[in-house]
Amino acid sequence: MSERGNGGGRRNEQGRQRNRGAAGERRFSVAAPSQRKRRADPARLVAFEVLRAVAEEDAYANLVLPARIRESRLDRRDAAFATELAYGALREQGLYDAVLARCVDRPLPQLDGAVLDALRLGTHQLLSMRVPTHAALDETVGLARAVIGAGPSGLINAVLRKVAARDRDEWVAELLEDLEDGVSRSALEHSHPEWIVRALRQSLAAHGRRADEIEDLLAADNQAPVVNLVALPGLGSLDEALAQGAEPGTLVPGSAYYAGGDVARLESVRGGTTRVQDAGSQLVAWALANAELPGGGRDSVWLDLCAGPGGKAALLAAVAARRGATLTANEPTPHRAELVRRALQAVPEEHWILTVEDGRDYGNADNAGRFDRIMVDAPCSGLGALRRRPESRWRKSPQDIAELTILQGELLDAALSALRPGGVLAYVTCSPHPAETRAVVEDALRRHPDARLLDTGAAADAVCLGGTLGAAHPLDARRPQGGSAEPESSAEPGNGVEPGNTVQLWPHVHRTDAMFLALLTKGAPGIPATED
Ligand SMILES: C[S@@+](CC[C@H](N)C(=O)[O-])C[C@H]1O[C@@H](n2cnc3c(N)ncnc32)[C@H](O)[C@@H]1O
Repeated sequence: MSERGNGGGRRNEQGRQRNRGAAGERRFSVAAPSQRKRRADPARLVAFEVLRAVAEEDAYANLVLPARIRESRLDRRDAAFATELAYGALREQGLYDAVLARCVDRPLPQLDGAVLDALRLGTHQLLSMRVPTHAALDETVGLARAVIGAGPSGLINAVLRKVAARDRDEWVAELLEDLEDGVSRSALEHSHPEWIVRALRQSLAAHGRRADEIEDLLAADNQAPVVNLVALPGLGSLDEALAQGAEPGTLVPGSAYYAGGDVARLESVRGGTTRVQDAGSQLVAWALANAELPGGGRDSVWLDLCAGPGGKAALLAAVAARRGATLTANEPTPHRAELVRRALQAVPEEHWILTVEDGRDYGNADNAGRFDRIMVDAPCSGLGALRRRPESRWRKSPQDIAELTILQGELLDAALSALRPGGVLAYVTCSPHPAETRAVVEDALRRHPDARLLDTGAAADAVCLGGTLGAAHPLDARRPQGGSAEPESSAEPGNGVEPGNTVQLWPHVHRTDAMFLALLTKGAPGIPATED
């Protein structure tokens, strides 16, 4: 959004503020001068603009918000307020729209989008922030008057007064009265689409957890994640962050939790040797890097098949550099490949190669059996990272998952072909959905009789602080080693069966994104690796 309303737009020669976008189109109608009593509060204006960009331009709030905060020169306190307001209003849109539907005399889709967004912002302040009622009302009406117009500001005033008549708990209790089904109730209370509640419940069960953890999981999705830092091994240090109040990480070595605001203030972050990365992502990268190679032998040719924007590639390349190995980081989307290049810049350049290809092309004969370690961090629905992208839950659909599983299977096929016998492959998603996790691995094991699942739980436990994650779960599709798929009933211990398992992390348990990890190898156990 190039232009703001009266809260900060440029002034023309008459001293009036212009309200036109770059192309000259009117962005928001402006109130008559007599009705423009004041400027919009800058923090609320930023939050409003973020909601508008999300709705009108399909923008990602986590990308738009920092830019708008910088452009508006918000101080730290206002930046925190704008962040909480924008992210909260987006996350809780489902609940707030249900409340608003009771307070507006027409169906919500008939409201102007800008009016609805202003109402959501007001509702978040009234029901979920410690903003005094009069301030939430006055400031939201002031914002609306400044950037939408006097007419809508009257409607907004009237509706928010009705919202303010009850507190959040009272509203939830009233709305729940009409709902009997458990999924609908959880969806309303925790503001998730119903299909996602069902999918996450199914995911918990599929990964060996209790279905009633769903309430904690949904609640965790609504908590803003603490910023996790990683110091690239051999290159970075957490000293500066720790000196500025960061807490040492509790899940993986070399990590820290940083609650001190804008990380770009840290020199080590600006230099690229310390990076922001979820601890779950760090853990799966370490699990791949440190997993014992079942075939022993060469360990110098590594591949990250789906590398953009480069978080895991940077960590893997730093470890590779320390061990004299080289990481090929592949990303098919040019602008994301550029992000990978930047992420890798801190690592000595002789230890990484960037390719810009469809990962499925790595399944061709030229690459057959070429790599010792492969990361397949597959494109996925992101259902495990909802807390990070506040608007994303409202944009996804079950259809996305159906389409993604086909690509995930094809990428895993290509990677298994490119893996050398006795090497290790990590299949990773930031989704716990069984169709994207266990089913993709089970199907691949059926298609590749020479592939088998490793003890992923043990590999993950070996790299975590505290020794055990409690996150491993056996995979149902066990097969005789090196043989073709067999029914599960023949998978008896001591019957030549490989007891592989997978790992699923959870926001409400591990304080990470819900990352899934399966480590695979191919070839019979003990197969000697070819030395180049
Ligand atoms: C989950 S993200 C990877 C995150 C990355 N590993 C990191 O830690 O920063 C998945 C990536 O796969 C890429 N991708 C999509 N289709 C692909 C394909 N056909 N081959 C390889 N990568 C693909 C996406 O562009 C996206 O960058």
